Amino acid sequence: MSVTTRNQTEPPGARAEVGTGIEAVDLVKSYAPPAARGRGRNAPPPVPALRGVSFAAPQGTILGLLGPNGAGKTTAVKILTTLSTPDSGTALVAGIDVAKNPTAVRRVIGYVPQKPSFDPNLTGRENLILQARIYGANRADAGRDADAILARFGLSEAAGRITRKWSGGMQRKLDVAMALIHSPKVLFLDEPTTGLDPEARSELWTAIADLTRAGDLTVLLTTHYLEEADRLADHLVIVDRGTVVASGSPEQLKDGLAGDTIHAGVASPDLVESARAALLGVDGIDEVTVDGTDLYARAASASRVLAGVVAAFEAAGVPLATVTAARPSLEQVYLHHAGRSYRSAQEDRREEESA
Ligand SMILES: Nc1ncnc2c1ncn2[C@@H]1O[C@H](COP(=O)(O)OP(=O)(O)OP(=O)(O)O)[C@@H](O)[C@H]1O
Repeated sequence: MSVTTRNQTEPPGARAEVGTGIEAVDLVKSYAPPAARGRGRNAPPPVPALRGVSFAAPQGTILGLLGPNGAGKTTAVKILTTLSTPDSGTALVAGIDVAKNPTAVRRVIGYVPQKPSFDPNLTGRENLILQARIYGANRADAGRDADAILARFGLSEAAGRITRKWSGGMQRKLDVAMALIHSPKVLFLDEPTTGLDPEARSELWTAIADLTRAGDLTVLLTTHYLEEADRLADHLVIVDRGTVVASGSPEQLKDGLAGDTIHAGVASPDLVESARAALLGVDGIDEVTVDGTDLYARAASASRVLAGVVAAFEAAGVPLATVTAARPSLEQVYLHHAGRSYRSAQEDRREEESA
């Protein structure tokens, strides 16, 4: 596979300024290998999850941590929420060092893990009251706060029903509401819309987008959905195999890729090299990335080169299975920086997991 030059839009080690909601500097974390697989010389090496990851989010913004499965997103969130410690590196949440003062950090954060955290046998209101009481609210305040947050998330009507009977989308909103009941300064959402249908996902996106509009809440959202990251994040950090491959606002990242992408597909791997040579021979194409039997070329203007691409394939005797042109999207940003398409990164991961 040929890999395009990596060109980060921001130095990942850039220090944050005053008013920072989250700051992670050079986080490194490996997990012990599964004990059963071997000991001594035959023991497998540790599993690297983060290999020096840095990012920062100004207070009152949404930071998106985007990456395929296994990229290291949950590990970063676990460190920032004090559930795990890094092997090295530092992390500040609302200005507090997570390693030096984890108790203070826990007081100012809300955390929505991937798995639901509410009691399915209680009503929505009961769950929220219980949560508020855990954080020290008296009975009256807990009831008032629960009602206010139920209304804010459009859950007032369902408030008195057992949550086990709620829809997936409503349950997910309740998870977020519970994490917000004590008015945290920083909210962590770990893949909040995984498993939701498109309608419920879109509704939750609106609710999340509204969160930071009202005040100075900082949100860190992990996701493997490109569209979710594009729509919600003020600032995006793209991670792959435990490293930051690019960061910036979604617009900055897309604008950083001037021009268009031409996607040319061939039917079999033995045609790829000739296809690559054909593409590189077209006037106006200056960069080609290969991902399996898909080739992606960058050009200042697709309309000027498309006819040339078709002619070059014909002249080389390489049948084109597909050819399309597209404006830069986060898919192209990922491809450009990680050297493989987002789809194939997800597939690689699934294969690693089943091996
Ligand atoms: N408790 C653990 N023990 C061993 N390895 C782990 C553990 N947790 C995570 N890993 C490994 O660390 C790497 C990063 O995992 P992590 O869960 O942080 O990624 P992720 O980007 O959140 O992925 P996902 O979207 O699947 O949750 C992966 O290779 C994963 O298999």
